Amino acid sequence: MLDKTNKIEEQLNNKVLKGSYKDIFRLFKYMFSSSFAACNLFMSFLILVSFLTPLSAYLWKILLDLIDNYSINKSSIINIVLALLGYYLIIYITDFLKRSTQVTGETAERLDVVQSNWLQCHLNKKIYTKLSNLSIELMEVPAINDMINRTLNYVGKPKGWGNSNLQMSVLLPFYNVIAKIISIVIISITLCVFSPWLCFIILFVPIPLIFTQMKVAERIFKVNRDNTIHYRKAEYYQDLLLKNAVKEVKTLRITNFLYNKWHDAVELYSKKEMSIQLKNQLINLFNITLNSLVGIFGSIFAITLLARGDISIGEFGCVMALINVLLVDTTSLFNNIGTILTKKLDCSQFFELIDIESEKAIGETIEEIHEISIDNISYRYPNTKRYVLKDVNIKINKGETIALVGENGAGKSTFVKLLTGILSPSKGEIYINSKPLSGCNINNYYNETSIVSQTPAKYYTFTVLDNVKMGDATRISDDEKAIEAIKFSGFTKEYNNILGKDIGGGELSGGEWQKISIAKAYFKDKDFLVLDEPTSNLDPLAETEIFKKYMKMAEDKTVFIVTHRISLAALAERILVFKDGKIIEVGNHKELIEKNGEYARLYNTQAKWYKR
Ligand SMILES: Nc1ncnc2c1ncn2[C@@H]1O[C@H](COP(=O)(O)OP(=O)(O)OP(=O)(O)O)[C@@H](O)[C@H]1O
Repeated sequence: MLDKTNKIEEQLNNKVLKGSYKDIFRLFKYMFSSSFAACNLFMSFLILVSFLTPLSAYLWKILLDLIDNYSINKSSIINIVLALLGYYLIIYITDFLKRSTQVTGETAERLDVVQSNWLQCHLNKKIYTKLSNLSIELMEVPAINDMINRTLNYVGKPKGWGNSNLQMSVLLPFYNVIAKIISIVIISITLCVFSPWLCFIILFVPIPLIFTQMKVAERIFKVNRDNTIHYRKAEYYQDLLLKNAVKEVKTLRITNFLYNKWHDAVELYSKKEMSIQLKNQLINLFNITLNSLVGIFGSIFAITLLARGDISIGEFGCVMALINVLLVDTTSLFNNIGTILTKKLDCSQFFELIDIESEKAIGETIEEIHEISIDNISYRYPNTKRYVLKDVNIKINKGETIALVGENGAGKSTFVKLLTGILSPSKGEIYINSKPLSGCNINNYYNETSIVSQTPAKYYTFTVLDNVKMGDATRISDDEKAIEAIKFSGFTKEYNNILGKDIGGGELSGGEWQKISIAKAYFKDKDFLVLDEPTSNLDPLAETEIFKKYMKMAEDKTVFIVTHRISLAALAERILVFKDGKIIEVGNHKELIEKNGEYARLYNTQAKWYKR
């Protein structure tokens, strides 16, 4: 089905994630630039360790040779003490740097955790900015939520003390590769002086580790991606049981039913994870065996050199120390390279979200909305086939009050989303002052409209006053106007208390939240006002009172109101009656009653209830 919605679908669906090595470097650069100071500090520590380790082995050689020579009175005790002090000073500094940087060490001493926090701030800022620049329409598609979840899980730091997946799998391995290469080059040159063969065995035998490591990580990636849907389901059931529906679940006695659903989801991903872990253990055994064999061969080689008198006892000590370090470093280098290479899919997955085209805030600006012309628009939600709006035409002039009525699912909310630029038509065009909306600066258009939705956003941890001022971020310090708006909405409680039960603040009723939403729209004070069932949570008295105020506020504004209460719709100048995605009747209350069509049917049905 080719229409304008297709573009959105293409952005989300048509990618088979292949993964690219380029993305690994891109992500590393992205992270490095996100937290430049922290990344540099951390990497400097690791590089310093690479220099200090061979230096300590060299001092160890000097010390052993001095001790060996002492028995034949060739060296002084002062030199031995100095070499010993120097050796321990280097060990002391190395130990400090290692404990600060090695992820296998005690977490409490690690600098990477601190770095993780800095990195987190910078990366999250980039992701939040990206999300705020995506078209709102994308948020209607479940696939985007999966993508956002995956990216945030990958980048996100675990709650409390710890590192993010991203940091563990890309950033730290990258640092390690750089540091280990430096260390290996220095040690190899030193060992080559004693025996090039020794160097060769230790350097190249562990190469298969790269491949085994890649195999392990590829399997884990696939399982994680396949399991995303099960993780989400399990989390959703858990939220129902613990947060969102906890009271209703208790009264309906459906705890076991939901628990079983949660358990099924957990079982599905646990089985897959367990099977992967068993396979990975075999690979682990192979890696350890290979490592031990290389260590044994290296040591036998060094002992042979000593026995043949090719090296001194000090040199033997130095060689043994270097063999161990080289063994650890090469294994670590190959492991880290393996880890990085296997992360190409994860890295590409990160860019799946980052690379989605941002909505461009360009185009003509709209200073004032004089006329809106809806020209033959149809709409279907991305990834669905059915058009929920079909060939809708209507022209609206400034200052009109228009009510939208119709049964559930008729398409009223979708229509106002199109009207406010939240969605864009699959077919047809909306013209604002005769200019196509698709060519206008959408952010500017959002600025010119006020929306009161059925489910207003609730900003906890803020006061009521703050909530109202968020209606227009450009006037965030205008307390006077915000208080006036609160009064207008009929909200009578204290407006300076923090909201949010979870943080020890207050809570409001549904109707009170709706009044805040009304206050927000009043505070924003725009000429184009869209009210999507703005009074559905209000009691009848408050509803009538608020509606009268709306009418007063709407005197010189263009107002769209979606409502199921025909008595309210009757007050509008024009009423649009929706059915199955089409506007089937247009007129004022009197005209439509006389017509005796769908509107009259809705009106009479409601009237009957009141007359009982
Ligand atoms: N995000 C979405 N993805 C897919 N379909 C959707 C989405 N949102 C709404 N729909 C479908 O679009 C149709 C029109 O929904 P809409 O919310 O516009 O109706 P409405 O007239 O406002 O209904 P109500 O009076 O119940 O609020 C419905 O069939 C609904 O299932």
